[in-house]
Amino acid sequence: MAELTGKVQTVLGLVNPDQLGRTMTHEHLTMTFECCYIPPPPGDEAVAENPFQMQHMYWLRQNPYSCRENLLLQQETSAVRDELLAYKKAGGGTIVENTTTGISRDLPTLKQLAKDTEVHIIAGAGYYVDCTHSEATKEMSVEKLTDSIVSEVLHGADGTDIRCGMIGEIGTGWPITDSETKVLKATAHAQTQLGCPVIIHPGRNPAAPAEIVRILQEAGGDISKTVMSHMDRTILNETELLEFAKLGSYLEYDLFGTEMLNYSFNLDVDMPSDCQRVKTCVSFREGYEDKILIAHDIHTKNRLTKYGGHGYSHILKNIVPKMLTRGISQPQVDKILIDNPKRWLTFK
Ligand SMILES: CCC(=O)NCCS(=O)(=O)O
Repeated sequence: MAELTGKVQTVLGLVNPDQLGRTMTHEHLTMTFECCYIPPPPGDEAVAENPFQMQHMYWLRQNPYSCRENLLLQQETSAVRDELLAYKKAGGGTIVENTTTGISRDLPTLKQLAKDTEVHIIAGAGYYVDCTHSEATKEMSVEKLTDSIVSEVLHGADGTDIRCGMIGEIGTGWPITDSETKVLKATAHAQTQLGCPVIIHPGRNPAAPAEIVRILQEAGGDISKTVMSHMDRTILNETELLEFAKLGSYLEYDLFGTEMLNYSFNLDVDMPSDCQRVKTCVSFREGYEDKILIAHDIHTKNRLTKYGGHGYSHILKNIVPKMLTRGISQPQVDKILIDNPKRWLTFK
C-alpha cells in the first residue's frame, strides 16, 4: 500500500518511524480478560471475593486470574492515563496496544489517551483466541476474515475511522482450533496485501510457535515481520528456543514484571523471574539481537502502580539498568527498545 509504505500507523494517523522512540511492543491499556477467568484454588474462594483493596493485593499477585474484578482493565482509564504520563517522563515514546476483537478493544479510548499523553499508540487488528470468537466469526471464510482485517487497517475498526497499525495479538490456543487456523491464514493473506507488522499470541505449549510459523508461512506470511509473543512462558528449554529462533520471527519477552510461583494457565510451567528474563536477553545478544523485543503485557488491574504493581515504566526504570549491569551494552538496549520495534512496525 503506497500510502503506508515506510510509515508507522498510530491511532492518531501516520508517523515517521524515527518519531517512535523507546517502544513497548506488547501492552494493553483497556481490555477485558473475563474469557480467561480461573476459579480460585480450593480453600481460597472467600479470599477471592475480598474487596479490591491494597491489603488483598498480595493474593492477586499469585492468583491474578481468579478474581473477576482484576480482569476488568477497562475500568482504569484514569490510572492508565497517569501511568502513560509517567512512562513518557521515564523516556518512553510508544506503546503497541495488543487488544483485538474478543477482549473489548476500545479505539476511541486509545485515541483519547494518545491525545492526552502524547504517547504514540498503535492499535491491533484481528481476533483473539477461539473461546472469544463469536458464532459469526467462526462461520466466516478465510477470504471474509482477510477482508475484515484489511479493512481495520485501511479504513478503521469497530465502526470508527480509527485505523489499526498492525495485526494482533492474534490469539491461538493449543491445539490450534479450526477457527484459529482460519484467522492465522487470513492474517498471512492480509499481511501480504498490506506489508504490515503481525504479532501472535501462541498457545501454552513449546510446539505452538513453530506450528504457527508453519501455518503462516504456508499461507504466504512474512515471518521476518512477525512477532512471537510470550516466549517467557512458552519455550523454556534452551535448545528448543535456539531451534525456534532459526525460523526468523521476532522473539518477544513480554511478561517483564510478572513473577509468580504457580502459573495457573499451565502448572507445568515455571514462570521465569525478571533476572532470568534478563539472562535470556544476555544469551541472545549476539546472533539474535536484531530479533529481541520486550514489554510487560499488562492486562490485569493488579499490575498497575495504583494497586502496587510494577506499571508500564518498569522496564525503563528497573530492567534497563539491570541489563546494563549484566553485559548488555547501551547500543544493544537501544536496539531492543528502539531499532527493533521501529523496523517491525514500519509498513513495507
Ligand atoms: C490478552 C492478554 C494476554 O493474552 N496475555 C497473555 C497472558 S499469558 O498467556 O502469557 O499468561
